[in-house]
Amino acid sequence: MNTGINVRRTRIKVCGFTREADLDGALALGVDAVGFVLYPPSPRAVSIARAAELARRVPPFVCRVGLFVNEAPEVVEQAVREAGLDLLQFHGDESPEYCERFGRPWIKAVRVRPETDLLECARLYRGARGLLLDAWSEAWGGSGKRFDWTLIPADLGLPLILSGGLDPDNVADAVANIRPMAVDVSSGVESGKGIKDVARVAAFISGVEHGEARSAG
Ligand SMILES: O=C(O)c1ccccc1N[C@@H]1O[C@H](COP(=O)(O)O)[C@@H](O)[C@H]1O
Repeated sequence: MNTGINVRRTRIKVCGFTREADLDGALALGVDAVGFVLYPPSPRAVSIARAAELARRVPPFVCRVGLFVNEAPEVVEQAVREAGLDLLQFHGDESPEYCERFGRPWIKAVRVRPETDLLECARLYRGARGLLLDAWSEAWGGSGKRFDWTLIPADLGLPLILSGGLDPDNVADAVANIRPMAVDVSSGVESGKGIKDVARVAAFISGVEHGEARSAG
């Protein structure tokens, strides 16, 4: 299994919440982690104050993830302080030293293209709680694009979080074939940028479960 650790089931993160109703709906469906995009150019961006407001709705044992792209350290520190983030997701060109400096658990996103050396990335970011693999895009992320999953090494050496263009129709294949520790989705469960469609979140969860059943059978 391409995880680095044993997990009971594939964890599910939904990223890019901007509205209470969407967040409450996803939480009621039992997602494991919810992401707030603290990257101002994103159409899903929320302010630190808004992330804090939304994060207060999240019950214990569900992970609140803050997503940053090449952000000034003072801003990350302020977000950690004010929004009660459990995990930091660095989606830019951040160095391992930068990622470590906040004293919080973190994951590192890598935008994958054929020339990406994923084993070297995993070695470089070995302090991460996991490596998040996303499709290459100029826009850093949230593109809804998939990448070639055959580029993923059989054993990455770090827990693998698969993302990039996942949706209710393709996530079963992803889980059955790649067996990631977790999947992360944004565009694939939206009806508009930053507007989550709770019915699509439910279909996505069901897709994950189907993929698990196929890989177990
Ligand atoms: O969601 C965004 O707007 C975003 C902006 C900048 C960097 C990352 C972003 N989102 C992350 O991108 C991946 C893939 O998203 P998608 O499912 O393909 O839309 C995911 O990890 C999001 O957390």
